[in-house]
Amino acid sequence: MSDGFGPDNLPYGVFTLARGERRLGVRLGNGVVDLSGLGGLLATGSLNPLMAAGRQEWTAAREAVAAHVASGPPVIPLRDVTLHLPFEVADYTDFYSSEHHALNVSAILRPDSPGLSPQWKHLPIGYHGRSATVVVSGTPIVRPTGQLGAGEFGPTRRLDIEAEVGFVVGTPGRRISTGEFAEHVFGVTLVNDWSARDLQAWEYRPLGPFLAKSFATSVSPWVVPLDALATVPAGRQDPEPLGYLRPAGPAYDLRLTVEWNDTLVSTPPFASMYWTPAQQLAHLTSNGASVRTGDLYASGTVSGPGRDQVGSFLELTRNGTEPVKLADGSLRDFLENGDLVRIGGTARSAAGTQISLGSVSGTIVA
Ligand SMILES: O=C(O)/C=C/C(=O)CC(=O)CC(=O)O
Ligand SMILES: [Ca+2]
Ligand SMILES: [Mg+2]
Repeated sequence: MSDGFGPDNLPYGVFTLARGERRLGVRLGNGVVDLSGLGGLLATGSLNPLMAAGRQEWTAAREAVAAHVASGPPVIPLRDVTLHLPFEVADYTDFYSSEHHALNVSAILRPDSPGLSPQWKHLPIGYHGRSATVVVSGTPIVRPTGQLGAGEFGPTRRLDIEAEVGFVVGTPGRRISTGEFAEHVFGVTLVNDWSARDLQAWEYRPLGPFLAKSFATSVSPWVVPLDALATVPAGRQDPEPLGYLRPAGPAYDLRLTVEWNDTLVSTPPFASMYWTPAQQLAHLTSNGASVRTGDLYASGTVSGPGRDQVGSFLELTRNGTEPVKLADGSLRDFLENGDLVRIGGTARSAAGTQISLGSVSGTIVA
């Protein structure tokens, strides 16, 4: 786990020592470097004031942090700290931007009319989620209850994950063009959008996900600054999107991993997403709606073309009809109580090295 947390990365997090106050830190190897002694926006115990300050301040802070790290500061072992939500979440939006995922889900759930919905390649589809239930990695996930169908209320029997990449808004804005993406987005965090498929199937047509996804969304304790990441060209889009969605902006070659009780079950490739994060932000604000500091928008489930590249267990097990065998020999369709899911990720850094995005994990409890 210490791999990929060198000076090319320096993701921000918020930590406490036993009974201490919250402090801002960066991950270095298997530990945390305390930034509170650097003063200014780094001494507030929260990432939000720095995120609100804008790109010039982000660059200056990253330079100051890099110089501090190079000076050989104390590194507090991870086992001695408690990690908290790395930023105060304002609004939370979730997109649906993997074509592979959309096609898989459609074929599995709607075999009579498989395919993309008519608007899918014209706009990045999304829905507004519940920011109050965004929790930090390691928080136990209580199995949600709800309506499973007509006249039936109880604990979900189809508890699932969605492996996603989250983008954290720093500078507020509205009508943000794709070219302004890097002026507004501070960084990237891993997201697990836990989903109760039975609640979802019953509640979501025609208005979309509601209680099936609002009970919990987990994020990594680390926000990797956009500046740390190498970009790659975005993929081709056909039909050409409307002007406000052009140019597509940068894409990122992030490679995710999904572990189910320590068995690696999937490796979703973020580079295969259809809509870019710049297009998602442009669309989100295209009606005049504002975004503010701490807004989190997630990419949507990341699924690649391969069966071993899917970002949900709905896809991995074909809606439970083809269970997967874990390393201990047990078979799984959906999540059982006591199951642990960990989503990890790696990226190419702007310096050309491989860096880690950390991980987001959660254990299911009754
Ligand atoms: O197509 C459907 O019926 C359902 C799709 C999802 O549940 C996916 C979703 O919430 C958005 C995403 O993460 O891609
Ligand atoms: Ca989702
Ligand atoms: Mg969720």
